[in-house]
Amino acid sequence: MSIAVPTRDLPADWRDLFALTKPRVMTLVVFTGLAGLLAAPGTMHPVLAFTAILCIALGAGGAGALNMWYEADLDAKMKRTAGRPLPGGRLDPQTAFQFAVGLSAGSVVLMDLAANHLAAAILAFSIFFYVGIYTVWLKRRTPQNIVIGGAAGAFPPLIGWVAATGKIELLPVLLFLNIFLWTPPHFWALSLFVKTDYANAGVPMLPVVAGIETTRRQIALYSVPMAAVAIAPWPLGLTGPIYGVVASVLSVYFLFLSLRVLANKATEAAGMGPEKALFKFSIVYQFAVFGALVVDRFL
Ligand code: HEM
Ligand SMILES: CC(C)=CCC/C(C)=C/CC/C(C)=C/COP(=O)(O)OP(=O)(O)O
Repeated sequence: MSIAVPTRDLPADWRDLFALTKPRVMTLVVFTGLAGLLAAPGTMHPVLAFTAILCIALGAGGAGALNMWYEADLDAKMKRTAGRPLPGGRLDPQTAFQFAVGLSAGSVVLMDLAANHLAAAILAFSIFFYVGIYTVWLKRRTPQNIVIGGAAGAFPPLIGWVAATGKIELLPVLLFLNIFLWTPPHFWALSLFVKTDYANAGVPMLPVVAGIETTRRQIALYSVPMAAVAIAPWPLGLTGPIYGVVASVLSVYFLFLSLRVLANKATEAAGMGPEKALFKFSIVYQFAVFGALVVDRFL
C-alpha cells in the first residue's frame, strides 16, 4: 500500500530533506500517537495537543533521518533504498546530520514545553531506541533486530497518552504491546518477498539467516499474542464495544492471513502472495484499530 504524500511542489533540496523523515511510514506513527492522545481521559488544550502531535512527527522524522544518515552505505546496496537522497548523491551527509539532530532535539524540547517531562523523556527514549539500539547496535548484528529495536515504533500511542495525562496507565501499555507484537509479522512478511535485497546488503534479517519456513512460523507465533493484546482492552473494560468488535474482527482476520503464510510452501517471490497480503493488511489493520479506539472514545 502506498500513502500519497504531496512533495512535487517543494524545491528539490527540501524534497530530499522531507524524504529523509520517511514520511510514508511516519503517517502511521503519527496516527497512533494522535489516537493515544485522543483516547486519553480529560481534554488537552487544542493548541498544546496539536503541538504534542507535531513533536511526535518531528521526533519520528528526526529519528528516521538519523537512521538514513547512518545507513547510507547499506541503503546504496538495496534496490528499494538506493534512490534515497544520500545514496542518490542529492544531499550531503553533513546537512542531513544537522537536519536530523535539529529535528530530534527540537521535538524533545518542544514536547517538554507543550506537554510534560515524562512525555518528552519517552519521546527522547524512542528516538534513542530507533537510532542507537535498532539502527546502530542490532540491525547489522542479529535477526532479532526488529523484535527488540521495533519497540521504538510502539511508543507513539504511549507518548500521546502521557502528553495528555502525565501518567502511564494500562490501556496505553496494551497499545504499546499491540504495536510491539505486530512489528515482527508486519516486517517479516515484507522481508520474505524482498529477501534478496537484504541478503545482498548483508543484513541478517530472519529469512536470510534462519530461512523461509522459520520466518513463516515466527510470523504466526507473534500474531497470536498480538491479537490477544489488541482485543484485551475490551474485556478489561478499558474500551467500549466499538473498539472491541473492530479489534476482534480485524485481529482474527490478521491471524487468518498469518496462518495462510504459515501454510504457504512457495519459495519464489511470485508465490509469496500470502506474505504480500499480510504485509498490506498489517498497515490497514493498525489504521483501523487505532481509528476505532478514537471513535469508541467519543461515541
Ligand atoms: C523495525 C521495525 C520495522 C521495520 C524494519 C519496517 C520496515 C518497513 C519497510 C521496509 C516498509 C516498506 C516500504 C517503505 O520503506 O516505505 C514498511 C512499510 C510501512 N511501515 Fe514498517 N517497519 C517497521 C515498523 C513499523 C512501525 C512501528 C510502523 C508504524 C507504527 C510502520 C509503518 C509502516 C507503514 C505505514 C508502511 C507503509 C508505507 C508505504 O505506504 O509505503 N512500520 N515498513
Ligand atoms: C517517536 C519515534 C522516534 C518513533 C520511531 C518510529 C519508528 C521506530 C518506526 C519504525 C519503523 C521504521 C521506519 C522501520 C524501518 O526500518 P529500517 O530503518 O530498517 O528500514 P529501511 O530499510 O527502510 O531503512
